[in-house]
Amino acid sequence: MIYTVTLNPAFDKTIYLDELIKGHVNRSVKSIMDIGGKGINVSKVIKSLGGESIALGFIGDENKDKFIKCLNSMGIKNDLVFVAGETRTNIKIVETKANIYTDINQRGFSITPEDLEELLSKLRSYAREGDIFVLSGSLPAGVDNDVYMNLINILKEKGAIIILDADGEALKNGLAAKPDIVKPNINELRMIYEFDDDFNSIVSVGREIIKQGVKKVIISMGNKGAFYIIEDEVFYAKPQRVEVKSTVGAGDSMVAAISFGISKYMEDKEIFKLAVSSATAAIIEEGTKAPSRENVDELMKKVSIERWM
Ligand SMILES: Nc1ncnc2c1ncn2[C@@H]1O[C@H](COP(=O)(O)OP(=O)(O)O)[C@@H](O)[C@H]1O
Ligand SMILES: O=P(O)(O)OC[C@H]1O[C@](O)(COP(=O)(O)O)[C@@H](O)[C@@H]1O
Repeated sequence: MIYTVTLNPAFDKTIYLDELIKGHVNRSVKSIMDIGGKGINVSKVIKSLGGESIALGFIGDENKDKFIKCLNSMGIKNDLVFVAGETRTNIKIVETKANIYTDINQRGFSITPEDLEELLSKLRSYAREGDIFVLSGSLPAGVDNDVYMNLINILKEKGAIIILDADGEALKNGLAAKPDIVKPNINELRMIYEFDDDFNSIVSVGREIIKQGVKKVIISMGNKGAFYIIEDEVFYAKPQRVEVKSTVGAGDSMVAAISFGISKYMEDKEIFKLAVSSATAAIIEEGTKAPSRENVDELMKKVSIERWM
């Protein structure tokens, strides 16, 4: 089974404007509300690809009904820990004239030690050898930045496969516990490593992470494509040209495709093709909508993957 763990879920409100003029009253052209947060998006995309997952993590007591209703209507199994307060709303601004995408992500609710213990005991009781756990997103207040490290240690003891998608100290500490797979974007990588802009320097950082004991590293680079780095092979995927409606959730779609691909015992190169196609299919959807399987399959036929080394 694939489990997604979202410590800090969110409602994503995507606001479309011609242009954002700072310090002025701006009128939106339209706005869209979706449930999101990194792990939740991963569960949405797994569903769309034809897979199953169970969404774990926290949810704010005050507005949980709307969130869980959405998950249920999408057919996504969930077992979330209810915490005091409200699940955050993140604002995504799309300026359509110049194709500028701006995210304003809020901090979110606060977690108590009891909340965390409740989640840990759920994880301990679910995890079985060979299960896939996706740990992703920012940390709510009240959670130490070594939380992913602790979760990885617990889940590894159970023999689970772990995919980590985090940033800053949470990623740095998480890497120390050697998750099986990590998917940093270029900015997340820059928060913890210094490197030049050229592709070889980026690949070197990925290979350094592999040397530290991580099995697969996917470095996503937005409109510059992505690298898939495994022990002795590196693949590069060129970005696919599409009409971009919202870049939110592109990375989560990659993570979803990777976990889905592993659960179906797909070959590495096929997994990477699916990951890039899923991410591209996500950016042609408005708001934080999961890509359609049909679009993913169409893009799979055209995706160009080359061996980098
Ligand atoms: N503007 C774009 N044009 C083409 N492909 C894109 C674009 N933005 C993202 N992608 C695809 O989605 C993948 C993930 O996007 P990225 O922005 O790096 O992730 P994240 O959402 O984690 O920041 C990229 O590696 C690329 O394949
Ligand atoms: O937990 P964080 O880092 O604040 O990110 C949460 C945001 O990330 C998203 O999951 C999108 O992530 P990606 O664009 O990186 O795939 C949004 O749905 C959500 O608002």
